[in-house]
Amino acid sequence: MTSKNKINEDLANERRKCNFNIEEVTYILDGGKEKTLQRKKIEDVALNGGASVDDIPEEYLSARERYENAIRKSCIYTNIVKNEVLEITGIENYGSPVLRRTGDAFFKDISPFMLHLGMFVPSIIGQCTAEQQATWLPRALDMKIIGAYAQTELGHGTFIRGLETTATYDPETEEFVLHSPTITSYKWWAGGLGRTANHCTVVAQLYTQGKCHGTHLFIVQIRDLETHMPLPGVKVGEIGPRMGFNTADNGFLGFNNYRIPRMNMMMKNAQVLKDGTYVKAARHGKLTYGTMVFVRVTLVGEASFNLAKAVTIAVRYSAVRRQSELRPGSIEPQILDYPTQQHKLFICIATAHAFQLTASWLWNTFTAVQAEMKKGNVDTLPELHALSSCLKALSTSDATAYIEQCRFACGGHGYMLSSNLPFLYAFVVATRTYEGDYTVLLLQTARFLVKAWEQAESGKVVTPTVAYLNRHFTTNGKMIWDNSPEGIIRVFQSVAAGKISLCVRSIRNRITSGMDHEDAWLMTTVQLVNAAEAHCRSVILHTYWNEIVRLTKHSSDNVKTVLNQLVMLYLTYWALERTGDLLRYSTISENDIDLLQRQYEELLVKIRPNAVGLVDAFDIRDEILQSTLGSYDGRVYERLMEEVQKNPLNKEPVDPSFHKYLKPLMKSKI
Ligand SMILES: CCCCCCCCCC/C=C\CCCCCC(=O)SCCNC(=O)CCNC(=O)[C@H](O)C(C)(C)COP(=O)(O)OP(=O)(O)OC[C@H]1O[C@@H](n2cnc3c(N)ncnc32)[C@H](O)[C@@H]1OP(=O)(O)O
Ligand SMILES: Cc1cc2nc3c(=O)[nH]c(=O)nc-3n(C[C@H](O)[C@H](O)[C@H](O)COP(=O)(O)OP(=O)(O)OC[C@H]3O[C@@H](n4cnc5c(N)ncnc54)[C@H](O)[C@@H]3O)c2cc1C
Repeated sequence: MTSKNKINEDLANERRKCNFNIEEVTYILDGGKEKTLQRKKIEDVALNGGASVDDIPEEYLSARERYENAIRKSCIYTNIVKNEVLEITGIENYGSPVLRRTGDAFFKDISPFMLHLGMFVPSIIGQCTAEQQATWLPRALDMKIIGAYAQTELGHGTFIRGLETTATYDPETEEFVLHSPTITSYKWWAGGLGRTANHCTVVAQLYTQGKCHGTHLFIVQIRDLETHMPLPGVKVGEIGPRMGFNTADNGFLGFNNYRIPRMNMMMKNAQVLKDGTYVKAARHGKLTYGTMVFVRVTLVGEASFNLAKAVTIAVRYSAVRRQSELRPGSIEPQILDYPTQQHKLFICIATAHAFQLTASWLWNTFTAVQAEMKKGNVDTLPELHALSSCLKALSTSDATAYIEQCRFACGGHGYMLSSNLPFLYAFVVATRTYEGDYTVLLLQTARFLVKAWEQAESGKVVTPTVAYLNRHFTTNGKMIWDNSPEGIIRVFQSVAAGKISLCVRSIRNRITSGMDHEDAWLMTTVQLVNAAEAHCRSVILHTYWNEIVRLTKHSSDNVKTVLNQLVMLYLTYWALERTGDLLRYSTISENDIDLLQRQYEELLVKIRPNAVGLVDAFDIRDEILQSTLGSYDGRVYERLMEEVQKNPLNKEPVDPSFHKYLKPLMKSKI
């Protein structure tokens, strides 16, 4: 074995200690053995040509070079996908999470094509008629046209109804006239729009026959396909440096009475006929928001995957890193042996599991709702919207906090860009804002919860995710504390019910004392966000536990044990985080809290020997991790030194600035 492929001895020891079958856990997380094998096959095809094709790491490049390099790699990756991977997966899997995952081997930051695949293509699939899909989809999938999703404007992101771009129908020419009437109506932020896209989905206020019908979606060509020049009437560019996303060429876009054919309105849910007659969406007023719901659903899996990457890096590094001494003269311990380090990291492993299983469950819910909607039934849409909103909010917010925790857990080296942790953080922190801000989405869930509360109060049976509200009206007093998993989940549901109840009471009291409904709601929004968070927490706890029980039914004993330890750690961790709520809404005592604390500390000890095995089970290839600290072989210090060799600043022993500036300064007299 050469030193290049030698495994660090501490990491090798950790793997010898691991007492469960790692592959079995990988299969569970991937959704079955077949899916794992398929993923591995795709990764082999996509990555074996050597994915990270950068001679100089992208962080050393200028903005121009970085963008060009990102386009170069996007094209390499797209060709691999088109020519080799889709042979295995079929075209319908173009945007699958596996391809998303494999793509990370090519980019530390973001591919300028991400929004094309993540939102432009889904908007064609979700918002176009079959005839329109036949026109646009094959060209988009084949990258003959490249798109972005331009919804947000300088003046409005959250409040979609406030968007100002107009699309006015002209029956004479059977065209829509797109116009940006104010500076605040300029589209702002759309990924891939600034330099890359030649088309985009534009969200604009639809006017026809002198009447505004609210926001609708349009497919708009913005650049010439041969010259890539912006078309007359289109003003487009890049918005400038930002925190992360620097290779995504986020753009701005304005229109000056720019005409597009009538059939470029996405007409699955509402139509404008040739004569200008508006035909309203028959089924539900918010179906034009469908692409956002789809992306929110996928973002829960994104949160899980990125957290899995961060904790893989931090746990492997913590097994390799030795620091301090416990007793004078004793060998320095691996930092993973410190309970405080375990406290930082094991919750991240458990959270990645919780989010992965919740993401799969949410995806199944999403596809079931889609199937119902195809039959014309939209009854389950409000629950899906409430669920996808709060799960997107919480998973992205928790993942952000825990990825930062993983970075802190790596000390100084966690700040190195080559660790990949700063990139992961910058990518994930944005997910808390884009596709619906954290607070705004929790308030959407709160609307649903208050309505569900009112239904339960009037004796109606409510939908499964809020069924605990029916129980709330049949039990008296505080929920009896019970330290079993089911008991902890029940208490969390009682906390949610209690908080929703307080919100309803506050709103009613405020109305009774003279406020109108809007003000009463507004004054209660701090509590409403809190209640929605509690509801979502209970959904995650419940789903994680249920899924582990279901998925480990036929697992080997050791896999069952370690996955149970993790889910118990998760439940105990959150119980301890929320002792205030538990004291308020359940019969938990001081003594019970002491027991919970002890249980938590014992779980850290039990999980410790399997920690490296657990992160190995995420099965994230080194090319995808792209981390000096987290590679499978644990050659942390060697990789940090190798990376230094790539630093252009080290190319010459003396920097030209010495002669230009430093030396004159040193020679100058005071
Ligand atoms: C290589 C392979 C790649 C594969 C790709 C996979 C990658 C995946 C990862 C990343 C992918 C993409 C990256 C994405 C980048 C970012 C892109 C963006 O950010 S795009 C812009 C997103 N913008 C937003 O999310 C805006 C947020 N705002 C809103 O959603 C809405 O305005 C609002 C919901 C906050 C309010 O809307 P409004 O119309 O004002 O509605 P009301 O509040 O009045 O509610 C009325 C009523 O409607 C219900 N409602 C609202 N929204 C929905 C919905 N979506 N579905 C169903 N129902 C909805 C709401 O609950 C109310 O109901 P009531 O019954 O009246 O209570
Ligand atoms: C990296 C990145 C990529 C993006 N990509 C795209 C893209 O491809 N396409 C696209 O169209 N957009 C994109 N966006 C825009 C993104 O969707 C919006 O920024 C996001 O939806 C938040 O809207 P906003 O910026 O208007 O925030 P604001 O709504 O102005 O939020 C500012 C503050 O106000 C609060 N607030 C706002 N409304 C309310 C309310 N009703 N109640 C209580 N509090 C409220 C928020 O909680 C927040 O604290 C991107 C953004 C980022 C950061």
